Parts: sequence; C-alpha cells; structure tokens
Amino acid sequence: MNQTVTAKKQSSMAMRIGVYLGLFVALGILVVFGFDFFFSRQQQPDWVLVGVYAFLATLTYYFFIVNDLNAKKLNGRAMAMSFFICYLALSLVAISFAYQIPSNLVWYVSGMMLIIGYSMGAYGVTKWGRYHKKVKKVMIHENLTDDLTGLFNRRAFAINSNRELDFCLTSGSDFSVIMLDIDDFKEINDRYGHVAGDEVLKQLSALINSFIRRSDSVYRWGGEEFVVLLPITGLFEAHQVANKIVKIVAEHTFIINQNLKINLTVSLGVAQWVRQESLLNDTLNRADKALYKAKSNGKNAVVVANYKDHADDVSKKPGGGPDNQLSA
Ligand SMILES: Nc1nc2c(ncn2[C@@H]2O[C@H](COP(=O)(O)OP(=O)(O)OP(=O)(O)O)[C@@H](O)[C@H]2O)c(=O)[nH]1
Repeated sequence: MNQTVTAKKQSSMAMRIGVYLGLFVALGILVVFGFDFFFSRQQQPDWVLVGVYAFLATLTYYFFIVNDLNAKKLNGRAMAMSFFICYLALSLVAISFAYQIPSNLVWYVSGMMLIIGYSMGAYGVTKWGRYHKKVKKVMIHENLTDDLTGLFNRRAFAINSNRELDFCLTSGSDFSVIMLDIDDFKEINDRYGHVAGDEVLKQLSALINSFIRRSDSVYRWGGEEFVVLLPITGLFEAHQVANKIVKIVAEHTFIINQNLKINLTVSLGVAQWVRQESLLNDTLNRADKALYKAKSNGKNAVVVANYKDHADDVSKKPGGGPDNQLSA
C-alpha cells in the first residue's frame, strides 16, 4: 500500500498547494489592483462589469459543485474552489483592463500569478484523477477484489475507507456510505438457477460502477449485499445517488444468455459519517439499519439514517426528493 499512500499524499498536497496558491493569486491581484486603484486611477469603476464578472465567477463555481455530484471526471470541492479563485483572479485582470490601469507592474505581477495559479489548479485536478485511478489499479493487484463480480471486497473496504476518511478529515469534507441489497434474490436463484443469479450479480456490479463518480467505489459486502463509498459527499448528495441507483436498477433489464430477461429491484440504506463515530462500526451499522427499514417498508426503496442511530423512512419509492427527508 506504500504506493497508494504516496499517491494520496501527493494528491492532497497538490490540491492544497493549488487552493492556497489560487487564494494567493486572488489576494495578490486584489492588493496590487487596490494599490493601483487608489494611486493612479483616473476614472470611476465600471460596476456593471464588476457585477458581470462576479456573476460569471459564481456561476462557474456552482457549475463545478453541481457537476461534482454526477460527473465522473470532476471531483472535489477543493479543485472547484481552486478553479473559482483562479477565475476570480482572471476577472480582476479583465476588470483592470476595463479601467485602463496605466501600470505595467500590475500586468506583469497579476499575469505571472495567474499563470502559476492556473497551472497549480490544473495540476491538482490531474493528480486527484490519477490518484483514484492508481488506487483502484493497486487494489486489483493486491488481491482485494471479489472473484465473481470483480468489485472490491471487505478487506479493500477497510483499507480504502480509512484512507478516504483520513483525506476527508484533513480537508474537512463530508463522507457517506450506501448499503445496498438485492430484493428477493433467493427467488431469482430458485426460479432461474444459481448460474443466472451469478450473472445478475456481475451485471448489477457493472451497472452501478458505470455511473458512479471516479472517486466513489463499490464493494461486495456479502452474497447479494453491496456497499458504496462516497468520499466528499454529504447526506443530501448521497441520497440523490441512492435514489438514482434504485431508479436505474428498477428500469434495467438483465439479459442472461441472450434470451432470459430478469427484472429486479434493490433496497438501500444511506448514512453520512459523523466525526464522533467509527466508519466501519457505527456509520455502516446505521446504514445497515436504514437498509433493514427499507426492506421492511416494502423494498425497492431508499431510507436515510439519521445521526441519532435510527433510520427514518424518507422515500418509499424512488424519486422522492431529498429536501424534505434529511432527518439527520
Ligand atoms: N447466485 C448466487 N446467489 C447467492 C450468492 N451469494 C448469496 N446468494 C443467494 O442470495 C440469497 C439471499 O437470500 P435471502 O438472504 O433470503 O435474501 P432475499 O431473498 O434477497 O430476500 P430480501 O433480502 O428480504 O429481499 C440466497 O438464496 C443465497 O443463496 C452468489 O454469489 N451467487
């Protein structure tokens, strides 16, 4: 695991450098620009232009954050922040253009800082993406995968979850888990046979893996039970992901040996890790209880666990919006 630890350190350091440098760029430009504004400006600021740039910068920021929910390539609020700050810096440069600030020093300093800020932001993004790819590769090589589905196994969860948790602790991010269980899987086995059941497990694993983010990971927990690990994800987003899984699985037809068509549903329990609890014992336990409640509520459902160690039924059927359901 030395390789993964090094990759993690490099990646979080690059991100931190990216963010701090971005902040430095923005602050530097503000200082230089402010200095120039007070001592050499001749005309009033164009506030409309300032407003337009601020709006664009905010829009860009939300674009990254919202995109982060579902996109496979853009990950991490830290990077979004870094982009946002660099964008802000660019806006400030453009504003000084509009004001026609007559100082070459402003252009030189802000230009240099902007280039550095952008490069570091891009470096952070690339490292973050590469880090997750590398981690998955290393885990496959270290026999941490399940033979049937190719998913990570429980041992991998113990290793991976600790590493991700460590990252979330240093970056102050949220962290959530989803527990998933196929509904009435015994019936599928009984009706179509174990070979078909195995094929369903394989296809379901591939299906879930196909739409989660690159930073998320899926684990085969037991026979027909799975865990999805969602770093940098709060309860609201995790609930959205869970709803998406329920919906996609319910609408999907599993085709076995080209002619047998099987439809199935899944039940899910969602829990967000809170600082005072152990991810493996406490958070997973809450997710498990929520899953149990989803099953007893009639299956094909998502239940979100709250912080008080009990599960609230939040959406009987997929599609129920998460806004009114965060009891935690
Ligand atoms: N084909 C196949 N079946 C498995 C595997 N692991 C576990 N199972 C089967 O999964 C079934 C689980 O049955 P139950 O625990 O009763 O759960 P269920 O039928 O899904 O019922 P609910 O969980 O209440 O919806 C059992 O029949 C197991 O034999 C596997 O690797 N391959």
